[in-house]
Amino acid sequence: MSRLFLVLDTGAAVLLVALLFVVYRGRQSARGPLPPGPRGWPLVGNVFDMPSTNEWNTYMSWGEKWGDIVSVTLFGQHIVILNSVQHAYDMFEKKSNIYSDRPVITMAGEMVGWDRTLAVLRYGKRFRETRKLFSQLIGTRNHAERFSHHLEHEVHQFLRRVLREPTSLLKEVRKTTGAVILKMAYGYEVQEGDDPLVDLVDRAVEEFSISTRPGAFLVDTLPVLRHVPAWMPGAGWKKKAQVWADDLEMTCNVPYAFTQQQMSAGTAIPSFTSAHLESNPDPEQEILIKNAAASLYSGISRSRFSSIHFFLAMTCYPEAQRKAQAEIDAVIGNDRLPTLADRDKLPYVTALCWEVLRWQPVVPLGFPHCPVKDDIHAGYLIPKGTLVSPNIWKFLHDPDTYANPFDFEPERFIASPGKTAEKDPRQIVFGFGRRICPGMYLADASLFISCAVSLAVFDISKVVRDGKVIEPVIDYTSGTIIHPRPFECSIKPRSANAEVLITAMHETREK
Ligand code: HEM
Repeated sequence: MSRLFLVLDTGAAVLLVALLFVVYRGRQSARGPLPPGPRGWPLVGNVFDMPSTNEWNTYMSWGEKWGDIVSVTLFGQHIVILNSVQHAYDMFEKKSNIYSDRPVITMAGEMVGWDRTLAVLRYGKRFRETRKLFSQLIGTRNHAERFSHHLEHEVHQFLRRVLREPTSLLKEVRKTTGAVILKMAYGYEVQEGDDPLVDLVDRAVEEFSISTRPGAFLVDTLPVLRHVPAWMPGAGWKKKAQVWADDLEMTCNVPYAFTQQQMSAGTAIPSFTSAHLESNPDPEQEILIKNAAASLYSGISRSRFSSIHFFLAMTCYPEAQRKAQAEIDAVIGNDRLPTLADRDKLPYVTALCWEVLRWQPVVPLGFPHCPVKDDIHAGYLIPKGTLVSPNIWKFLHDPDTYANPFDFEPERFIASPGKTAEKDPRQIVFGFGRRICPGMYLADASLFISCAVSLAVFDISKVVRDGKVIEPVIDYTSGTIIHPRPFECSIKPRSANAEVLITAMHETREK
Protein backbone atom coordinates (compact mmCIF):
# COMPACT_ATOMS: atom_id res chain seq x y z
CA MET A 1 0.00 0.00 0.00
CA SER A 2 2.70 2.48 1.03
CA ARG A 3 4.63 1.64 -2.17
CA LEU A 4 1.49 2.47 -4.15
CA PHE A 5 1.32 5.89 -2.44
CA LEU A 6 4.97 6.44 -3.14
CA VAL A 7 4.47 5.70 -6.83
CA LEU A 8 1.38 7.94 -6.90
CA ASP A 9 3.23 10.71 -5.05
CA THR A 10 6.17 10.52 -7.40
CA GLY A 11 3.89 10.40 -10.44
CA ALA A 12 1.94 13.44 -9.21
CA ALA A 13 5.13 15.34 -8.50
CA VAL A 14 6.52 14.63 -11.97
CA LEU A 15 3.16 15.66 -13.52
CA LEU A 16 3.13 18.87 -11.48
CA VAL A 17 6.70 19.74 -12.46
CA ALA A 18 5.94 19.01 -16.12
CA LEU A 19 2.80 21.19 -15.91
CA LEU A 20 4.71 24.04 -14.28
CA PHE A 21 7.38 23.69 -16.93
CA VAL A 22 4.83 23.90 -19.78
CA VAL A 23 3.06 26.87 -18.14
CA TYR A 24 6.44 28.51 -17.53
CA ARG A 25 7.63 28.02 -21.14
CA GLY A 26 4.23 29.20 -22.34
CA ARG A 27 4.59 32.42 -20.32
CA GLN A 28 8.00 33.02 -21.75
CA SER A 29 6.84 32.59 -25.31
CA ALA A 30 3.89 34.95 -24.70
CA ARG A 31 6.37 37.71 -23.86
CA GLY A 32 8.85 36.72 -26.57
CA PRO A 33 11.30 33.86 -27.04
CA LEU A 34 14.31 33.58 -24.77
CA PRO A 35 17.63 33.47 -26.63
CA PRO A 36 18.48 29.91 -27.71
CA GLY A 37 20.85 27.67 -25.80
CA PRO A 38 21.42 24.14 -24.56
CA ARG A 39 18.18 22.47 -23.48
CA GLY A 40 17.98 22.21 -19.70
CA TRP A 41 16.07 20.04 -17.25
CA PRO A 42 12.87 21.02 -15.45
CA LEU A 43 13.57 22.99 -12.26
CA VAL A 44 17.38 22.58 -12.20
CA GLY A 45 17.78 24.00 -15.72
CA ASN A 46 21.26 23.71 -17.22
CA VAL A 47 23.09 22.66 -14.06
CA PHE A 48 24.69 19.74 -15.88
CA ASP A 49 25.81 21.84 -18.87
CA MET A 50 27.71 24.48 -16.91
CA PRO A 51 31.50 24.30 -17.34
CA SER A 52 33.73 24.38 -14.27
CA THR A 53 36.99 25.34 -16.04
CA ASN A 54 37.81 27.69 -18.94
CA GLU A 55 34.14 28.74 -19.02
CA TRP A 56 34.80 31.26 -21.81
CA ASN A 57 35.76 28.42 -24.19
CA THR A 58 32.54 26.50 -23.58
CA TYR A 59 30.50 29.71 -24.00
CA MET A 60 32.32 30.42 -27.25
CA SER A 61 31.44 26.97 -28.58
CA TRP A 62 27.80 27.51 -27.54
CA GLY A 63 27.96 30.71 -29.60
CA GLU A 64 29.09 28.75 -32.65
CA LYS A 65 26.08 26.46 -32.23
CA TRP A 66 23.33 28.85 -31.08
CA GLY A 67 24.46 32.31 -32.13
CA ASP A 68 25.86 35.45 -30.49
CA ILE A 69 23.24 35.57 -27.73
CA VAL A 70 22.92 32.32 -25.78
CA SER A 71 20.73 31.68 -22.76
CA VAL A 72 20.69 29.07 -20.03
CA THR A 73 18.91 28.81 -16.67
CA LEU A 74 20.07 27.62 -13.25
CA PHE A 75 17.25 26.82 -10.82
CA GLY A 76 15.09 29.40 -12.61
CA GLN A 77 17.80 32.09 -12.75
CA HIS A 78 18.24 33.27 -16.34
CA ILE A 79 21.79 33.67 -17.60
CA VAL A 80 22.61 35.21 -20.98
CA ILE A 81 26.05 35.05 -22.56
CA LEU A 82 27.03 37.54 -25.25
CA ASN A 83 29.52 36.32 -27.82
CA SER A 84 29.64 39.48 -29.95
CA VAL A 85 31.03 42.79 -28.70
CA GLN A 86 28.41 44.68 -30.71
CA HIS A 87 25.65 43.25 -28.49
CA ALA A 88 27.64 44.36 -25.40
CA TYR A 89 27.82 47.93 -26.77
CA ASP A 90 24.14 47.86 -27.83
CA MET A 91 22.89 46.59 -24.47
CA PHE A 92 25.28 47.97 -21.84
CA GLU A 93 26.02 51.32 -23.48
CA LYS A 94 23.07 52.26 -25.70
CA LYS A 95 20.57 50.84 -23.17
CA SER A 96 22.57 51.67 -20.05
CA ASN A 97 19.39 52.90 -18.31
CA ILE A 98 18.26 49.25 -18.31
CA TYR A 99 21.51 47.25 -18.08
CA SER A 100 23.51 48.87 -15.25
CA ASP A 101 22.43 46.81 -12.25
CA ARG A 102 24.35 43.95 -10.65
CA PRO A 103 22.87 40.66 -9.42
CA VAL A 104 22.50 39.96 -5.71
CA ILE A 105 25.43 37.68 -4.84
CA THR A 106 24.45 36.01 -1.59
CA MET A 107 27.82 34.62 -0.50
CA ALA A 108 30.28 37.37 -1.52
CA GLY A 109 27.84 40.27 -1.30
CA GLU A 110 25.37 39.71 1.52
CA MET A 111 27.21 37.22 3.72
CA VAL A 112 30.83 38.36 3.39
CA GLY A 113 29.93 42.03 2.87
CA TRP A 114 31.50 42.92 -0.47
CA ASP A 115 28.16 44.46 -1.46
CA ARG A 116 29.39 47.67 0.21
CA THR A 117 32.02 47.99 -2.57
CA LEU A 118 31.50 49.34 -6.05
CA ALA A 119 31.85 46.19 -8.15
CA VAL A 120 29.05 44.41 -6.28
CA LEU A 121 26.81 47.41 -5.39
CA ARG A 122 23.32 47.39 -6.88
CA TYR A 123 22.59 50.32 -9.20
CA GLY A 124 21.07 53.28 -7.34
CA LYS A 125 21.89 56.32 -5.18
CA ARG A 126 24.58 54.56 -3.11
CA PHE A 127 26.25 53.29 -6.27
CA ARG A 128 26.28 56.75 -7.89
CA GLU A 129 27.71 58.39 -4.75
CA THR A 130 30.46 55.79 -4.38
CA ARG A 131 31.33 55.89 -8.06
CA LYS A 132 31.55 59.68 -7.94
CA LEU A 133 34.02 59.58 -5.04
CA PHE A 134 36.01 56.92 -6.87
CA SER A 135 36.09 58.95 -10.08
CA GLN A 136 37.38 62.01 -8.24
CA LEU A 137 40.47 59.97 -7.37
CA ILE A 138 41.29 58.01 -10.51
CA GLY A 139 38.46 58.63 -12.99
CA THR A 140 40.46 60.29 -15.78
CA ARG A 141 43.75 59.95 -17.61
CA ASN A 142 44.95 63.15 -15.88
CA HIS A 143 44.29 61.66 -12.47
CA ALA A 144 46.34 58.59 -13.35
CA GLU A 145 49.15 60.78 -14.64
CA ARG A 146 49.09 62.81 -11.44
CA PHE A 147 50.13 59.61 -9.70
CA SER A 148 52.94 58.92 -12.16
CA HIS A 149 55.74 59.65 -9.65
CA HIS A 150 54.15 57.35 -7.15
CA LEU A 151 53.72 54.57 -9.75
CA GLU A 152 57.29 55.01 -10.99
CA HIS A 153 58.68 54.96 -7.46
CA GLU A 154 56.89 51.70 -6.61
CA VAL A 155 58.02 50.11 -9.88
CA HIS A 156 61.65 51.09 -9.17
CA GLN A 157 61.34 49.43 -5.77
CA PHE A 158 59.98 46.39 -7.56
CA LEU A 159 63.01 46.27 -9.92
CA ARG A 160 65.38 46.46 -6.97
CA ARG A 161 63.64 43.64 -5.12
CA VAL A 162 63.43 41.41 -8.21
CA LEU A 163 67.12 42.05 -8.95
CA ARG A 164 67.88 40.79 -5.44
CA GLU A 165 65.41 37.89 -5.52
CA PRO A 166 64.38 37.03 -9.11
CA THR A 167 62.56 33.86 -8.09
CA SER A 168 60.06 35.75 -5.91
CA LEU A 169 58.39 37.51 -8.86
CA LEU A 170 54.81 36.82 -7.80
CA LYS A 171 55.45 37.99 -4.24
CA GLU A 172 57.07 41.20 -5.50
CA VAL A 173 54.25 41.93 -7.97
CA ARG A 174 51.78 41.45 -5.12
CA LYS A 175 53.69 43.84 -2.91
CA THR A 176 53.99 46.48 -5.62
CA THR A 177 50.28 46.57 -6.51
CA GLY A 178 49.39 46.55 -2.79
CA ALA A 179 51.80 49.43 -2.17
CA VAL A 180 50.34 51.51 -5.03
CA ILE A 181 46.77 51.20 -3.75
CA LEU A 182 47.53 51.56 -0.03
CA LYS A 183 49.42 54.78 -0.59
CA MET A 184 46.76 56.25 -2.89
CA ALA A 185 43.87 55.22 -0.68
CA TYR A 186 45.36 55.86 2.77
CA GLY A 187 48.81 57.47 2.45
CA TYR A 188 50.29 54.26 3.88
CA GLU A 189 53.92 53.46 2.96
CA VAL A 190 54.62 49.72 2.94
CA GLN A 191 57.51 48.37 5.00
CA GLU A 192 60.57 46.55 3.71
CA GLY A 193 60.11 42.75 3.91
CA ASP A 194 56.68 41.43 4.84
CA ASP A 195 54.10 44.14 5.46
CA PRO A 196 51.10 43.28 7.69
CA LEU A 197 48.70 45.53 5.77
CA VAL A 198 49.72 44.16 2.37
CA ASP A 199 49.15 40.65 3.76
CA LEU A 200 45.73 41.62 5.12
CA VAL A 201 44.61 43.27 1.89
CA ASP A 202 45.97 40.35 -0.13
CA ARG A 203 43.99 37.88 1.90
CA ALA A 204 40.77 39.86 1.46
CA VAL A 205 41.35 40.24 -2.30
CA GLU A 206 41.93 36.50 -2.68
CA GLU A 207 38.75 35.85 -0.72
CA PHE A 208 36.87 38.30 -2.99
CA SER A 209 38.02 36.34 -6.03
CA ILE A 210 37.01 32.97 -4.59
CA SER A 211 33.66 34.12 -3.22
CA THR A 212 32.55 35.86 -6.44
CA ARG A 213 33.44 32.85 -8.60
CA PRO A 214 30.24 31.92 -10.44
CA GLY A 215 28.87 28.61 -9.20
CA ALA A 216 31.40 28.29 -6.36
CA PHE A 217 28.68 28.42 -3.69
CA LEU A 218 25.26 26.78 -3.97
CA VAL A 219 23.81 29.51 -1.76
CA ASP A 220 24.19 31.95 -4.69
CA THR A 221 21.76 29.84 -6.71
CA LEU A 222 19.55 28.87 -3.73
CA PRO A 223 19.70 31.90 -1.38
CA VAL A 224 17.37 30.20 1.12
CA LEU A 225 20.38 28.06 2.15
CA ARG A 226 21.83 31.05 4.00
CA HIS A 227 19.43 30.18 6.85
CA VAL A 228 21.01 26.73 7.30
CA PRO A 229 22.59 26.65 10.79
CA ALA A 230 26.40 26.74 10.80
CA TRP A 231 26.62 23.56 12.95
CA MET A 232 24.92 21.42 10.29
CA PRO A 233 27.15 18.86 8.53
CA GLY A 234 28.21 20.26 5.14
CA ALA A 235 27.68 23.87 6.24
CA GLY A 236 31.41 24.63 6.51
CA TRP A 237 30.92 27.41 3.96
CA LYS A 238 28.98 29.39 6.59
CA LYS A 239 32.02 29.45 8.90
CA LYS A 240 34.12 30.45 5.91
CA ALA A 241 31.73 33.33 5.19
CA GLN A 242 32.11 34.56 8.78
CA VAL A 243 35.93 34.42 8.69
CA TRP A 244 35.97 36.24 5.34
CA ALA A 245 33.51 38.85 6.63
CA ASP A 246 35.83 39.50 9.61
CA ASP A 247 38.82 39.83 7.25
CA LEU A 248 36.93 42.32 5.06
CA GLU A 249 35.85 44.32 8.11
CA MET A 250 39.47 44.56 9.25
CA THR A 251 40.63 45.44 5.74
CA CYS A 252 38.20 48.37 5.72
CA ASN A 253 38.86 49.54 9.28
CA VAL A 254 42.57 49.06 9.99
CA PRO A 255 44.05 51.27 7.21
CA TYR A 256 41.24 53.79 7.70
CA ALA A 257 42.12 54.09 11.40
CA PHE A 258 45.77 54.50 10.36
CA THR A 259 44.89 57.58 8.24
CA GLN A 260 42.73 59.05 11.02
CA GLN A 261 45.55 58.62 13.52
CA GLN A 262 48.12 60.16 11.12
CA MET A 263 45.78 63.09 10.52
CA SER A 264 45.40 63.76 14.24
CA ALA A 265 49.19 63.62 14.60
CA GLY A 266 49.55 66.02 11.65
CA THR A 267 51.77 63.51 9.81
CA ALA A 268 49.30 62.18 7.20
CA ILE A 269 50.54 61.79 3.62
CA PRO A 270 47.82 63.24 1.32
CA SER A 271 45.56 60.41 0.13
CA PHE A 272 42.03 59.65 -1.04
CA THR A 273 40.87 59.10 2.56
CA SER A 274 42.60 62.12 4.10
CA ALA A 275 41.36 64.45 1.34
CA HIS A 276 37.75 63.32 1.74
CA LEU A 277 37.86 63.30 5.55
CA GLU A 278 39.14 66.87 5.55
CA SER A 279 36.38 68.10 3.27
CA ASN A 280 33.59 65.86 4.62
CA PRO A 281 33.85 65.01 8.29
CA ASP A 282 30.16 64.01 8.70
CA PRO A 283 29.68 60.36 9.91
CA GLU A 284 27.32 59.42 7.04
CA GLN A 285 30.11 60.38 4.62
CA GLU A 286 32.60 58.41 6.69
CA ILE A 287 30.97 55.10 5.72
CA LEU A 288 30.87 56.13 2.08
CA ILE A 289 34.56 57.11 2.09
CA LYS A 290 35.53 53.88 3.86
CA ASN A 291 33.64 51.79 1.32
CA ALA A 292 34.95 53.72 -1.69
CA ALA A 293 38.54 53.30 -0.42
CA ALA A 294 37.88 49.58 0.10
CA SER A 295 36.53 49.38 -3.49
CA LEU A 296 40.03 50.17 -4.67
CA TYR A 297 41.19 46.82 -3.30
CA SER A 298 39.05 44.73 -5.56
CA GLY A 299 40.96 46.24 -8.51
CA ILE A 300 44.37 45.31 -7.18
CA SER A 301 44.23 41.72 -8.32
CA ARG A 302 43.39 42.71 -11.90
CA SER A 303 46.39 45.00 -12.21
CA ARG A 304 48.56 42.40 -10.54
CA PHE A 305 47.56 39.62 -12.87
CA SER A 306 48.16 41.75 -16.00
CA SER A 307 51.77 42.20 -14.83
CA ILE A 308 52.12 38.45 -14.35
CA HIS A 309 50.68 37.90 -17.86
CA PHE A 310 53.37 40.28 -19.15
CA PHE A 311 56.17 38.14 -17.64
CA LEU A 312 54.57 34.98 -19.02
CA ALA A 313 54.22 36.52 -22.51
CA MET A 314 57.84 37.71 -22.50
CA THR A 315 58.99 34.22 -21.49
CA CYS A 316 57.08 32.69 -24.38
CA TYR A 317 57.66 35.35 -27.08
CA PRO A 318 61.35 36.45 -27.06
CA GLU A 319 61.01 38.11 -30.48
CA ALA A 320 58.45 40.67 -29.23
CA GLN A 321 60.65 41.30 -26.19
CA ARG A 322 63.72 41.99 -28.35
CA LYS A 323 61.79 44.44 -30.56
CA ALA A 324 60.51 46.35 -27.52
CA GLN A 325 64.00 46.51 -25.99
CA ALA A 326 65.45 47.77 -29.28
CA GLU A 327 62.86 50.57 -29.29
CA ILE A 328 63.67 51.54 -25.69
CA ASP A 329 67.43 51.52 -26.39
CA ALA A 330 66.97 53.70 -29.49
CA VAL A 331 64.56 56.22 -27.96
CA ILE A 332 65.53 56.39 -24.28
CA GLY A 333 69.17 55.22 -24.38
CA ASN A 334 70.92 53.40 -21.57
CA ASP A 335 71.49 56.07 -18.96
CA ARG A 336 67.93 56.49 -17.65
CA LEU A 337 64.74 54.47 -17.24
CA PRO A 338 61.59 55.10 -19.31
CA THR A 339 58.83 57.11 -17.60
CA LEU A 340 55.12 57.51 -18.21
CA ALA A 341 55.85 60.74 -20.09
CA ASP A 342 57.74 58.69 -22.73
CA ARG A 343 54.68 56.68 -23.71
CA ASP A 344 53.98 58.49 -27.01
CA LYS A 345 57.58 57.95 -28.10
CA LEU A 346 57.39 54.19 -27.52
CA PRO A 347 54.65 52.89 -29.87
CA TYR A 348 55.90 49.29 -29.92
CA VAL A 349 56.08 49.06 -26.11
CA THR A 350 52.59 50.59 -25.93
CA ALA A 351 51.33 48.04 -28.47
CA LEU A 352 52.98 45.24 -26.47
CA CYS A 353 51.05 46.33 -23.35
CA TRP A 354 47.77 46.29 -25.31
CA GLU A 355 48.61 42.82 -26.59
CA VAL A 356 49.18 41.65 -22.99
CA LEU A 357 45.66 42.91 -22.16
CA ARG A 358 44.18 41.21 -25.26
CA TRP A 359 46.12 37.94 -25.27
CA GLN A 360 44.90 36.71 -21.87
CA PRO A 361 42.26 39.05 -20.39
CA VAL A 362 42.22 38.90 -16.60
CA VAL A 363 38.43 39.25 -16.38
CA PRO A 364 37.42 36.92 -19.24
CA LEU A 365 33.67 37.12 -18.62
CA GLY A 366 33.51 40.64 -17.18
CA PHE A 367 31.13 41.12 -14.27
CA PRO A 368 27.48 40.36 -15.05
CA HIS A 369 25.12 43.28 -15.77
CA CYS A 370 21.45 42.88 -14.82
CA PRO A 371 18.46 44.50 -16.57
CA VAL A 372 16.14 46.38 -14.20
CA LYS A 373 13.13 45.50 -16.37
CA ASP A 374 12.22 43.08 -19.15
CA ASP A 375 13.84 44.00 -22.45
CA ILE A 376 13.43 42.75 -25.98
CA HIS A 377 16.85 42.64 -27.57
CA ALA A 378 17.54 41.44 -31.12
CA GLY A 379 14.05 39.88 -31.02
CA TYR A 380 14.71 37.93 -27.79
CA LEU A 381 13.22 38.41 -24.35
CA ILE A 382 15.81 39.30 -21.70
CA PRO A 383 13.80 39.04 -18.47
CA LYS A 384 14.37 41.49 -15.61
CA GLY A 385 17.12 40.19 -13.27
CA THR A 386 18.87 38.07 -15.93
CA LEU A 387 22.64 37.80 -15.45
CA VAL A 388 24.05 39.10 -18.73
CA SER A 389 27.73 38.15 -19.10
CA PRO A 390 29.92 39.56 -21.89
CA ASN A 391 32.34 36.89 -23.13
CA ILE A 392 35.25 39.36 -23.19
CA TRP A 393 37.68 36.55 -23.92
CA LYS A 394 35.74 35.70 -27.10
CA PHE A 395 35.49 39.38 -28.14
CA LEU A 396 39.29 39.62 -27.91
CA HIS A 397 39.88 36.39 -29.85
CA ASP A 398 37.32 37.00 -32.56
CA PRO A 399 39.00 36.38 -35.93
CA ASP A 400 36.71 39.04 -37.47
CA THR A 401 38.35 41.65 -35.22
CA TYR A 402 41.85 40.26 -34.66
CA ALA A 403 43.91 38.41 -37.29
CA ASN A 404 45.56 35.24 -35.90
CA PRO A 405 43.90 35.93 -32.54
CA PHE A 406 45.79 33.24 -30.63
CA ASP A 407 49.22 34.62 -31.54
CA PHE A 408 51.01 37.28 -29.50
CA GLU A 409 51.60 40.04 -32.08
CA PRO A 410 51.96 43.64 -30.79
CA GLU A 411 52.38 44.80 -34.43
CA ARG A 412 48.64 44.32 -34.93
CA PHE A 413 48.09 47.66 -33.16
CA ILE A 414 50.51 49.63 -35.35
CA ALA A 415 49.21 50.97 -38.65
CA SER A 416 51.55 50.71 -41.64
CA PRO A 417 51.12 51.56 -45.34
CA GLY A 418 48.22 49.48 -46.63
CA LYS A 419 47.39 48.10 -43.15
CA THR A 420 45.13 49.68 -40.55
CA ALA A 421 45.68 49.05 -36.87
CA GLU A 422 43.40 46.49 -35.21
CA LYS A 423 40.88 47.51 -32.53
CA ASP A 424 42.30 48.96 -29.29
CA PRO A 425 41.54 46.19 -26.76
CA ARG A 426 41.01 48.76 -23.99
CA GLN A 427 37.62 49.41 -25.61
CA ILE A 428 36.68 45.87 -24.58
CA VAL A 429 38.83 44.64 -21.74
CA PHE A 430 37.62 47.19 -19.15
CA GLY A 431 33.93 46.44 -19.61
CA PHE A 432 31.04 48.60 -20.69
CA GLY A 433 28.58 51.42 -20.04
CA ARG A 434 27.96 52.89 -16.60
CA ARG A 435 29.81 49.97 -14.95
CA ILE A 436 32.97 50.36 -17.05
CA CYS A 437 36.11 49.85 -14.94
CA PRO A 438 36.78 53.12 -13.08
CA GLY A 439 40.38 51.96 -12.50
CA MET A 440 41.15 51.70 -16.22
CA TYR A 441 43.41 54.75 -16.51
CA LEU A 442 45.37 53.74 -13.46
CA ALA A 443 45.59 50.12 -14.69
CA ASP A 444 46.71 51.27 -18.14
CA ALA A 445 49.39 53.60 -16.73
CA SER A 446 50.65 50.99 -14.21
CA LEU A 447 50.90 48.31 -16.88
CA PHE A 448 52.82 50.59 -19.23
CA ILE A 449 55.32 51.73 -16.63
CA SER A 450 55.96 48.28 -15.19
CA CYS A 451 56.41 46.73 -18.67
CA ALA A 452 58.62 49.56 -19.99
CA VAL A 453 61.06 49.65 -17.07
CA SER A 454 61.21 45.85 -16.77
CA LEU A 455 62.04 45.59 -20.49
CA ALA A 456 64.65 48.34 -20.16
CA VAL A 457 66.67 46.50 -17.50
CA PHE A 458 65.79 42.79 -17.56
CA ASP A 459 66.04 39.90 -19.97
CA ILE A 460 63.12 37.57 -19.35
CA SER A 461 63.48 34.04 -20.72
CA LYS A 462 62.72 30.38 -20.26
CA VAL A 463 64.60 28.61 -17.48
CA VAL A 464 67.35 26.21 -18.61
CA ARG A 465 68.00 23.42 -16.11
CA ASP A 466 70.60 20.67 -16.61
CA GLY A 467 70.91 21.80 -20.23
CA LYS A 468 67.15 21.41 -20.81
CA VAL A 469 64.83 24.32 -21.63
CA ILE A 470 61.79 24.32 -19.32
CA GLU A 471 58.73 25.22 -21.38
CA PRO A 472 56.25 27.25 -19.31
CA VAL A 473 52.81 25.65 -19.18
CA ILE A 474 50.17 28.19 -20.17
CA ASP A 475 47.28 27.24 -17.95
CA TYR A 476 44.78 29.47 -16.15
CA THR A 477 42.74 29.36 -12.99
CA SER A 478 38.95 29.62 -13.29
CA GLY A 479 36.71 32.25 -11.81
CA THR A 480 35.79 35.91 -12.16
CA ILE A 481 39.41 37.06 -12.16
CA ILE A 482 41.90 34.61 -13.62
CA HIS A 483 45.65 34.26 -13.43
CA PRO A 484 48.22 31.86 -14.83
CA ARG A 485 49.13 28.85 -12.72
CA PRO A 486 52.70 29.10 -11.35
CA PHE A 487 55.30 29.03 -14.13
CA GLU A 488 59.08 29.36 -14.14
CA CYS A 489 60.98 32.13 -15.88
CA SER A 490 64.50 33.50 -15.69
CA ILE A 491 64.93 37.23 -14.96
CA LYS A 492 68.44 38.64 -15.37
CA PRO A 493 69.79 42.20 -15.69
CA ARG A 494 70.46 43.02 -19.35
CA SER A 495 73.89 44.46 -18.56
CA ALA A 496 76.10 45.74 -15.74
CA ASN A 497 74.85 49.21 -16.65
CA ALA A 498 71.21 48.10 -16.17
CA GLU A 499 72.10 46.88 -12.71
CA VAL A 500 73.72 50.22 -11.83
CA LEU A 501 70.63 52.02 -13.14
CA ILE A 502 68.27 50.04 -10.89
CA THR A 503 70.35 50.73 -7.80
CA ALA A 504 70.93 54.38 -8.76
CA MET A 505 67.18 55.06 -9.21
CA HIS A 506 66.58 53.78 -5.70
CA GLU A 507 69.44 55.76 -4.19
CA THR A 508 68.44 59.02 -5.95
CA ARG A 509 64.97 58.63 -4.46
CA GLU A 510 66.32 57.87 -0.98
CA LYS A 511 68.36 61.16 -0.84
C1 HEM B 1 44.24 45.42 -16.22
C2 HEM B 1 43.56 45.77 -15.16
C3 HEM B 1 42.07 45.77 -15.06
C4 HEM B 1 41.12 45.17 -15.84
C5 HEM B 1 41.33 44.31 -17.08
C6 HEM B 1 39.82 45.51 -15.29
C7 HEM B 1 38.62 45.10 -15.82
C8 HEM B 1 37.39 45.38 -15.26
C9 HEM B 1 36.13 44.92 -15.79
C10 HEM B 1 35.94 44.05 -17.03
C11 HEM B 1 35.16 45.39 -14.98
C12 HEM B 1 33.65 45.16 -15.12
C13 HEM B 1 33.05 46.26 -15.98
C14 HEM B 1 31.61 46.01 -16.33
O1 HEM B 1 30.84 45.58 -15.48
O2 HEM B 1 31.22 46.23 -17.49
C15 HEM B 1 35.79 46.15 -13.92
C16 HEM B 1 35.11 46.79 -12.92
C17 HEM B 1 35.74 47.45 -11.88
N1 HEM B 1 37.09 47.70 -11.75
FE1 HEM B 1 38.54 47.11 -13.01
N2 HEM B 1 40.01 46.30 -14.18
C18 HEM B 1 41.36 46.49 -14.00
C19 HEM B 1 41.97 47.23 -13.00
C20 HEM B 1 41.32 47.90 -12.01
C21 HEM B 1 41.96 48.74 -11.01
C22 HEM B 1 43.46 49.03 -10.94
C23 HEM B 1 40.97 49.21 -10.19
C24 HEM B 1 41.05 50.11 -8.99
C25 HEM B 1 42.09 50.63 -8.51
C26 HEM B 1 39.72 48.67 -10.68
C27 HEM B 1 38.49 48.88 -10.08
C28 HEM B 1 37.29 48.41 -10.58
C29 HEM B 1 36.01 48.62 -9.92
C30 HEM B 1 35.78 49.34 -8.60
C31 HEM B 1 35.03 48.02 -10.74
C32 HEM B 1 33.53 47.97 -10.50
C33 HEM B 1 32.87 49.12 -11.24
C34 HEM B 1 31.35 49.12 -11.14
O3 HEM B 1 30.75 48.08 -10.90
O4 HEM B 1 30.77 50.21 -11.30
N3 HEM B 1 39.96 47.89 -11.78
N4 HEM B 1 37.16 46.14 -14.12
